[in-house]
Amino acid sequence: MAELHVQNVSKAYRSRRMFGSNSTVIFDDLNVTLKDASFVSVIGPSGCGKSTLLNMAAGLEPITGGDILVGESRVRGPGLDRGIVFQQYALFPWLNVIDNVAFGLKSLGKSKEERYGIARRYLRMTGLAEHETYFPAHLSGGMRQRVGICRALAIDPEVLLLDEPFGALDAFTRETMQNALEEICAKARKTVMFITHDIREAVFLSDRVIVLGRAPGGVVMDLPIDLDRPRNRHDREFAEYEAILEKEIRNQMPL
Ligand SMILES: Nc1ncnc2c1ncn2[C@@H]1O[C@H](COP(=O)(O)OP(=O)(O)OP(=O)(O)O)[C@@H](O)[C@H]1O
Repeated sequence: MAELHVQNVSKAYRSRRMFGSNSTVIFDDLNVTLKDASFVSVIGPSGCGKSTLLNMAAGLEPITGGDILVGESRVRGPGLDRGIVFQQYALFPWLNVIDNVAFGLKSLGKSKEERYGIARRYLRMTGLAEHETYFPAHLSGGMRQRVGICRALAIDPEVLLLDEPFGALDAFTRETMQNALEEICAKARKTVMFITHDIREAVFLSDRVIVLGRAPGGVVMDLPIDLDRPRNRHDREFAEYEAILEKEIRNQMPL
């Protein structure tokens, strides 16, 4: 567990043009803090910089200014203190389920027995124990995504960064995965940044939902979701949170 601090971060992308180069500012002074073991969703209109924020926190995208800290240490690149899950599962097709999950543990110097022990713990947690010898090509989308989540958790990162992990799944599988993720996060107590387009998903899973405005808008709403867990998607109060967020996101849509 650790806090994630995004402090006074600016980000501009340079694009080459026929006559010189141009710079697009995505963030000019972004400040976000994720408290220990909190689940924070980031939502907002297309192009507002959600993936950019996650990639900067992952150390995959350089920041133009400011600081990103995990606990006390400054993010300088990818690291084992952060587990990442993308919408596209990014599993190694030539490795079976257990070897995919155990992969990152090799660099932590764990023996094969330890690696498999840890991997099996997460596979059991996500209902995949029976499938450890399967290859990714023989799994459904939801199963592949569970393997991706297991792999991110197996290295026991301080922070989990998820970029629309359920975006490619059908509605039913998506709800099942949301329920599973909620359970996993309650057990594993990780600090989570979760990017989504789906307001219901955000309200169901999050302690807080951050809305980003049209770039370079930064944070336009920071809404704590004060509902008991597990949450009922059909509650009146649940619907009220959905309505608040929907209104704010509509305000941020290009005219
Ligand atoms: N490598 C890059 N080079 C130049 N511009 C980029 C690059 N990556 C993203 N951008 C631009 O930065 C802006 C934010 O992109 P980003 O992918 O972070 O948005 P997003 O909120 O995740 O969008 P979506 O909801 O559509 O996935 C967009 O205008 C995009 O075109």
